Amino acid sequence: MEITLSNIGRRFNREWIFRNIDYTFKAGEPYAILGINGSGKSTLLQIISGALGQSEGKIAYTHLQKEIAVEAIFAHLAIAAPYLELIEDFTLSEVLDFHFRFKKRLNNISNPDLLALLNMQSNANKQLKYFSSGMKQRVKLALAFCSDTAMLLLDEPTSNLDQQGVDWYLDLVNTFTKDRLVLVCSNQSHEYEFCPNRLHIANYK
Ligand SMILES: Nc1ncnc2c1ncn2[C@@H]1O[C@H](COP(=O)(O)OP(=O)(O)OP(=O)(O)O)[C@@H](O)[C@H]1O
Repeated sequence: MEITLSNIGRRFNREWIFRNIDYTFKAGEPYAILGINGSGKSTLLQIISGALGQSEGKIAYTHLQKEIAVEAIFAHLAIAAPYLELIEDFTLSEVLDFHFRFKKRLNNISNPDLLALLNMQSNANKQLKYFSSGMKQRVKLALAFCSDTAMLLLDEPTSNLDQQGVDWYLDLVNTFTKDRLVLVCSNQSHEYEFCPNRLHIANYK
């Protein structure tokens, strides 16, 4: 998977959030998208995911030597972000079943293996609305990391996680990101220290 941004800019009403982003993301090496609160990290991630249009410029996706239209890119990505909510009335088992009706399981990981990965075997039949914020964040991360997609998009991946949760997230990074294109939006160094490539939104104001 390769994504090329050419002269990408986005404005809301008359305010430009960023402009003139020329950048290429390639699978295999993780990338961090960095900037202060409100700088436009999530906006850029949503443009890359195809959920939001850019105001100017072009974005091109190539996977296995084939160009992919932005309308079809959702099939190639998994995303965990604070603004993407889980279905709270579902039990954890139902959330897993529902998610994997739409995404392929990475390495055919089973529900029992996912519950073990989450250390939530005893919560399998509990509705998500009774989960703590940190537990929900772990579920979001497990679903994204364990989906068999070429692209893995993570926005503030350790929000609501305690130190144990942060270590668990870093274990997921080591185990489930091989050969994938990983993008992390963050302003906390422990979330993106493993990313050698860094795009600073402040450079595109
Ligand atoms: N739908 C919208 N309409 C108008 N302005 C918006 C909209 N969405 C985002 N913005 C503005 O765009 C700017 C960038 O927001 P964005 O959420 O991308 O920042 P961020 O870097 O992800 O912030 P944070 O670190 O707080 O998550 C902010 O000034 C925000 O108010």
